[in-house]
Amino acid sequence: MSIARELPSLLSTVRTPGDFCTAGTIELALPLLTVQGVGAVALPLLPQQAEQLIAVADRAPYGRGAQTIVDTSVRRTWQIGAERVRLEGASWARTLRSIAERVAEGLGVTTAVTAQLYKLLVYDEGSFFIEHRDTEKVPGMFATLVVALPSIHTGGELVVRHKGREVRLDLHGPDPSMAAFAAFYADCVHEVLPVTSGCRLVLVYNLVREGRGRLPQPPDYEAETQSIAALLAAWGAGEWGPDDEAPAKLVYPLEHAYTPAELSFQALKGADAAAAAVLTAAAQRSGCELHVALLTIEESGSAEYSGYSGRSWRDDEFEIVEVCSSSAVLSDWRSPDGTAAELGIFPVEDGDLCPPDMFEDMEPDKQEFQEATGNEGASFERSYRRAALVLWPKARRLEVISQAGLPVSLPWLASLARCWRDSGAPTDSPLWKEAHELAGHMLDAWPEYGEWPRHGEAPSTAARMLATLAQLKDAARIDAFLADISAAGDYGMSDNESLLAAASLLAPRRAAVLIERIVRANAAKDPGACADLLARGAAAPPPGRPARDLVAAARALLDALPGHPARAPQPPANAWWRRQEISSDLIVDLVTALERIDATLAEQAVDHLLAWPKTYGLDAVILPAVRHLTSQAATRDTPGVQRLRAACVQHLRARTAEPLEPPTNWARAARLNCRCAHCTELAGFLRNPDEPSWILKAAEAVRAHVTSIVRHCRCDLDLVTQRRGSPYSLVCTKNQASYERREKQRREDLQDLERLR
Ligand SMILES: O=C(O)CCC(=O)C(=O)O
Ligand SMILES: [Fe+2]
Repeated sequence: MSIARELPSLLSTVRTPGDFCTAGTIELALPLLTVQGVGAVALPLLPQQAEQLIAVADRAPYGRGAQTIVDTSVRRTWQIGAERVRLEGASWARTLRSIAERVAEGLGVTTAVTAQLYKLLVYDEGSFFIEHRDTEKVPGMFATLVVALPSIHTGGELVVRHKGREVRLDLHGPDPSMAAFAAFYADCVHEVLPVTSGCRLVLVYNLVREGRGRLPQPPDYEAETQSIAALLAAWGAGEWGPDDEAPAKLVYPLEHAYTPAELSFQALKGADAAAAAVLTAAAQRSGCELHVALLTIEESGSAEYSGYSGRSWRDDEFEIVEVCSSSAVLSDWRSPDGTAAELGIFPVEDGDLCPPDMFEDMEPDKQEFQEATGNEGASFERSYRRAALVLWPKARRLEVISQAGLPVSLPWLASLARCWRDSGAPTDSPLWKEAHELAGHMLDAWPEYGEWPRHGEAPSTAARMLATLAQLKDAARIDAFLADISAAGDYGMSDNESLLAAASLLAPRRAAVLIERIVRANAAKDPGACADLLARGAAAPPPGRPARDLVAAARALLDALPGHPARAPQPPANAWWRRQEISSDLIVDLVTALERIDATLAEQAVDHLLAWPKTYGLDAVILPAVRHLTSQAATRDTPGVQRLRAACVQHLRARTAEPLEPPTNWARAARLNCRCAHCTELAGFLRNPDEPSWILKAAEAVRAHVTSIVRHCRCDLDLVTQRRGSPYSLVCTKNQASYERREKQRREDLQDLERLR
């Protein structure tokens, strides 16, 4: 049997929550406390009234066999019998009932219970009661309830022990308007530690089972706890089949509904609380980590009409045909100690669910059907939402976190790195090793294609990983990342800064080798990013690595530059990427980098740029780059830049030498790439020196066609649709747009010539 079936079957008998001891606090609308011989007692208790109480109290005895004995070395405290104490006030009865209900649940008692006041105890400084068991004072009594009334003191903790376990309870409300209470089974050994200052004031009640029958016992799931602990230990030790067959984590869905806000171990109800208590103990014994989280399962797929109810289709007349997609995630994590755990949104793997088929017969929390539309059939969406206990062996924690994917593992790694840095610990500290190990898991599971295309300027996942590895100074993982991930194609412009910072932690020669590999792998796809990488790397070479070390990387970029159809690799037909546009920034970075790295290579690059003007357009790419390069001292006067400049000057001179005059009549250029009847007529109109406008009265499709040809071929025409008659008309009026464009170009060219001369 798989562990995912074994665990729920062991837990199936664990239904009743409860323990040998339970405690809590409750808001207290102050009761009227009257003590015979003293009168009304104010709360929180005043020191003078404490003295008055002690004056009318007796030394409390303790029971030995049938006798009761006063011995202040065993019990030193003052008692006032229930018959002399009155508690009144509108809400006291309600408060006491609510305390009794809560402790009954906490003790796992399902039958009705009453709390009968036994004594009021006053512990002044130095009072205590050594370890003892309470005797059954009335028939049906099975437990003792202690309610501490507001009174300032220190010490006086109640310690309760049972079967090797011990709880220590400081019965203080967090606020003077709160009362703290505790209850424990009568056969539990307990003691009250000495009060070290002030006065402790408690009401002691007998908890009595109503009716007859066996006295309640603390629920005892020790046998189940032991079996589950053994099961979990075997799982953690990898004894459960081969490691990869057993899931790395288990998700045990709970029965009751909880909102994200109320979800916590403390808020679990009934059988959920019982399962959580057993699992908490078993996880502790077996080295597992346990959380409670919200599990959300979403499914969608195809549906079918299953009936027609006379008038209309109704939702309940659909039937699900097939589940096509489904996702399961965990969120809103809480630890057993009540704190939130920053684990984010965690995917649930197949095989994590306990038992695996648990949602099969379950009603979804939400289900919606969509009617068929057009050529799409009917469909459905449904979701399930449950709280779940989630556990994994401590030893597999990092594997689980990395399995959850980068959105979970990267922030986790970053926080480990921050903690390590802030701790000032060395790189062989456990914290560093944990981060190192997690980074290793993350590299193993790195998504094959990474992020491509890269979006926007925000730091990529790769950049964040590299920055974190650099913070950890983890040279081995940096090396592996650059070699196996950046050089495998998960690389983009926004990585460069972190990439170089991380690479500077490697031996300079090795860094240069890796940069070359990255460039070789990525230059065809994103030459701009590679040029930026080299420009940055050459601008600020770290100590020990001269810019010249990047010569192989520079050559790799040069080899991959597009242009020559036979030389530069084109994306393969089935490539999942397209080359980034050639930009003038690329040219600036390329030339700047190569000038620093190797002037000969810079010359070769310039040869290449000038040899392939279709790829490196003078106007679109080279000229803007030259404007920039000639404004920088480092590149202004290099031979390569001078040649680029000369090419631009020659180009501009040729263009400014062309005649430029406004048209003298209405004839306009008519280079149209369509020969349909309408476009032929349009061409005739354009060439006609005497006609300023033309009206095309035609159906919308024809008008749209002509409009698109006019726009595409940049004809000197203004177009207006006249919405009169049927069909409408397209009014085409000649203008001087191409002359104006050239005129504007001329002004810019002259400015550029001025600047570049
Ligand atoms: O004061 C307490 O908290 C407990 C007292 C007690 O154990 C007793 O009265 O038997
Ligand atoms: Fe006691």
